[in-house]
Amino acid sequence: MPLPAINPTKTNAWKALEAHFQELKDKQMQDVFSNEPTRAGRFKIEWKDFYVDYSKNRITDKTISLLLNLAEEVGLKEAINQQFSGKPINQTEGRAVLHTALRDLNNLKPEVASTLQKMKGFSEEILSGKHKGFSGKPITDVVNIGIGGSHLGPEMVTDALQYYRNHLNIHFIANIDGDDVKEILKKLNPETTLFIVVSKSFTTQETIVNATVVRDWFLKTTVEENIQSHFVAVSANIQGAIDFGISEDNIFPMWDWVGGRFSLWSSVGLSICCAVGYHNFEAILKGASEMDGHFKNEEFDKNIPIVLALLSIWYNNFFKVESEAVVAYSQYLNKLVPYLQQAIMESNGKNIDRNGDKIDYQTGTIVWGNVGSNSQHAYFQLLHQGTKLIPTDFIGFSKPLQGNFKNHNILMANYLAQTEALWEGTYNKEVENPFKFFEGNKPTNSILIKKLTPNSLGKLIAMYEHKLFVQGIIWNIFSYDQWGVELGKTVAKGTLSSIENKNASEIKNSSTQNLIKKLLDS
Ligand SMILES: O=P(O)(O)OC[C@H]1O[C@](O)(CO)[C@@H](O)[C@@H]1O
Repeated sequence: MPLPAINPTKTNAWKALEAHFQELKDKQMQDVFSNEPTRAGRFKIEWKDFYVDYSKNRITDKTISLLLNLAEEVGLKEAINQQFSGKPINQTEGRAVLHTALRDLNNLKPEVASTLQKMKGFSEEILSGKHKGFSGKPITDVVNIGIGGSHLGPEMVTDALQYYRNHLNIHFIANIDGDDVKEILKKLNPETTLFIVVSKSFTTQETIVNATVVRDWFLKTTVEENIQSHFVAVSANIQGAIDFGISEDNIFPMWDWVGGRFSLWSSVGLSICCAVGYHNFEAILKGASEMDGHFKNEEFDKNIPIVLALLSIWYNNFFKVESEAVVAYSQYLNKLVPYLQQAIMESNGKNIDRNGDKIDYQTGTIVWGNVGSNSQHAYFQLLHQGTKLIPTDFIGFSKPLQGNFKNHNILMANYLAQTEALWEGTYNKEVENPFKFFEGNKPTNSILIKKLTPNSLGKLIAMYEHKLFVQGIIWNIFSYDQWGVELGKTVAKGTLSSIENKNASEIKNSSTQNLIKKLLDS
């Protein structure tokens, strides 16, 4: 059965939300906290080590109930069931979407279980020093060569879990920028470095070219046979990896039902296993699986990903905001936003609905941000006094990892103060001059988590995965394909051939043609 394909704007709930929006759109809502003593207790969800306060939003009980009606009317429950039961909901590619099956630890598919065992065994050999480089020395450095989903997840997680890291140095080669490749290679000794070539398709230009550059660099020091102890691959294209020169034993499989941007839970997470040990990788999977259970089974009004998705729809489609910020008050999460940008924008940046028709409402939130408190000294001015409304997720942790409570108290005081300042502004206060006036009324969600652990990180990532899925269902789009990135790849073939042949005559667009000439001239 295909996914329900309902135009959300034609639902009764949408129409009711439009009327309701007229009541709220210009309303300063600061008074709600004094008028409704139970507000903070009503608009919050407490689940395990997560406390999500969404009371500082421009909503009433009616807003939430209409948004919940919308979720019912578009068939969200049915869509969730279809995803978890492995129906081919990635319809434009004819594939199931089962990244959740990679972390369903009590019910693993046999091929997933055996791959996890292989990852465990391999990472333990690397970590214990049993696996030796060609000159007999243990591995000191691991390099993940991959891009997009084959890079952003592993890099974000290894950074986020820095506290749980062991002695291995982990590097990432993603960009086709040869200067970057060179800078990374400068730090490495071929005798003690392991390269993990990560590409689901094993055809991605950047990854294959970079892996070839790295292999050539490696072979300047040693002979071809030694590739086997220094290069492994993660791919769904086993033959592609074999053709590259990696032996079948050194290939960690993945499957077409795992999308690239949802693949850190698969063997794409091999560099994570090396960085933090398999037991911590398993804890990440367990955390994500707990969030899966919450998402699948909890009532919609107490369901964190669903409530966050509905709030986002409220701002995107009624207030017509175009972007959302995510600010984590933890330096460890400094790679979270780039990771979320791929997950959310590659998934929901679509303008054709599930019936194949052009969409005339907003989809695909622009996600941006950085860590707090740094962000306060950068772009927060615009959040407070700019002309745009930018709903923001504030992520914070109750406990620091290194025991520095003095700093942590200041960090969290800022985390709390910002949502309050954004909401309250200078409402009902005398200000000296108009420049010191703060309108307030700025929506935020506070996601307060006990501690940054592999488990809570798994939950947090899965929370955003499910949020984007819910939004895609409501927007009536296919979230799990990414045809939009293909066109650029095709055009790049033409521009590359012009550059290599030093001849731009085949290029139709005169601006591009001139640019190529200029590039070749200099
Ligand atoms: O793992 P692969 O096949 O090299 O693909 C890398 C990335 O390229 C994309 O297909 C498109 O940019 C992403 O979705 C994917 O994560």
